[in-house]
Parts: sequence; structure tokens; C-alpha cells
Amino acid sequence: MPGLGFLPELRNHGVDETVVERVKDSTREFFRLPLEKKKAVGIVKAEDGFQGFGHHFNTSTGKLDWAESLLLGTQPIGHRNMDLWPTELPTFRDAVEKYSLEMTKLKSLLMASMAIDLGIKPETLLETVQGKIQNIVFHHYPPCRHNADKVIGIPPHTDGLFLTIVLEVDATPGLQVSNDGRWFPVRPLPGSLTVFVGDILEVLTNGRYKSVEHRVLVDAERDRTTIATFQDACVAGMVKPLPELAEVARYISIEKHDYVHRQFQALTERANIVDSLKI
Ligand SMILES: O=C(O)CCC(=O)C(=O)O
Ligand SMILES: [Fe+2]
Repeated sequence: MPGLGFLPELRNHGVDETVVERVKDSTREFFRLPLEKKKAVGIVKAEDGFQGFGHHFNTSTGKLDWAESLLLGTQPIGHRNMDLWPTELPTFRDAVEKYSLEMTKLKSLLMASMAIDLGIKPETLLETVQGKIQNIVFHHYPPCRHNADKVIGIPPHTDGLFLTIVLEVDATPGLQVSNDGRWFPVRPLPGSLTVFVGDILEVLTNGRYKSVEHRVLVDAERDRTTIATFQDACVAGMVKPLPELAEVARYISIEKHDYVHRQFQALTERANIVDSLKI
């Protein structure tokens, strides 16, 4: 996918259909729970970021956040906070565990194709994600019948980690990508997945792949529910272009924890972190 910031329709991805259907059902069931039950797994802050249920985005766009989300650390096992995996629903934990493993497999397949495309050894790329965090975020955007222009599902952003794989639970539109200052809807065919290049992947590939700005609008009539899987990466503790792709580095090298700090700052200032790393 040279030059592409996202793959709008990944078909024939080999992800087990039963696993997909079960995680979709579990997600619908979770959001149908009464608010008190969802609050029981409310956001908890930890050293490696926050996990749990709540409003994850602080828009500062002058619009009201119109989403409820549950973020679970899923890989490696030590990153899990099992207190936040709902026990209320009998199949939820198992469904998420299996889906997480499918996403791990798919990520490796995608990375093998990327390595071929980039002309580097697959191990070079795979090493960057070895033992790194995978988070799964379940989003629910309820319909907004009146004043839809005053709310936003997720404000414009690029994904800060390495790779994102989005599964739509229903067929409600809302996701849009930005290109040349215009917004374009993303409408994947049923059964396909949407893949986003994250900011770290842009830096690692020295700009061969670009992270792309996207947002989620709220539908007037229908709920939109999605499952976004995020994969983290770094090169020996650093966010920097892979030496194999950086005869002339186009981005500075930065310690991973400084990157996380900068990313947090960029989010609150609505600035683009990747731009601030460009040489
Ligand atoms: O829900 C969606 O369609 C996209 C979610 C997203 O962009 C994100 O979680 O970063
Ligand atoms: Fe995103």
C-alpha cells in the first residue's frame, strides 16, 4: 500500500468469522447494559495509559462528544486489567480473548506484506511489535436526531500508535478520512476490515506510509458500533525511522516515553505530532 494511509476494505483477511460474530454480539450486549453496569468498569488510569469505559475524547472542537467507549488492554497478558473486563456477560471475556488473538495473527500477516512492499526483512518489522501493547477499543455512537451538527463521534485525529484495524459491528456510516482538505466517507463492504497507518508506522517507514486524519460523524437515525484494535511498536525503545529505510532520515529519533508525552500534548493542543517530528 505505498503512499496509502489506510486500506478501506481489507477483504479475504482470513479472520475466523465465528470469532467476529461472537465479538460483535458481545459488544452489542455490553452497550445495551444499563449505565451503572458499564460504569462498574469505568476508566482507570495507569502508568501505561488509561483503560475502561467512558468518554475517551476531549474534543475542544466546540462540539459535544457523542460516543461511549470501552478500552481494554489485551496483549501482552501482563497489560490486561481484568477488573475492567465485564463479567456481567457470560461470553464477553472469551469472545474478546479470541478476537484479540485473531487480530494478532492478522497484524503479523499485514506486516509480512508490508515488509515485502518496503523491501526489508519481515523480522526487521516484526521485531518492532514484539511484546508491545495491543489495545481493543469498543465504540458506540448513539443516533442524534436533533442538532446533529452540534455533536461529533470522534473529532479529527490521526492514530498515535503503529497500526489500527477497525471492524464495524453494524452498517451505519460515519467514518470519514481527510484528503486534500476534503472529507471522504469510508464505507467498507460487509465482512471487510479497515486498516489505518498510525503515526509510529509513518515514522518507522521514514514517511513511505502516511498516517491519515479521520473522524467519526454521528448518524441521525441509527446507532454506530465499532471495534478498533490498536498495535503499538518502537525500535529498541525509540520512535525513529528504521535504519534500513533511512539513508536520509526525515524524522527525528525520540525516546518512546517522550513520544507518549508529546502525543498527549499534541492531542490537547490539537496539533499533529508527526509534523513536529519531521526534519
Ligand atoms: O469508530 C470508528 O469508526 C473509528 C474509530 C477511531 O478512529 C479510533 O478509535 O481511533
Ligand atoms: Fe482513529
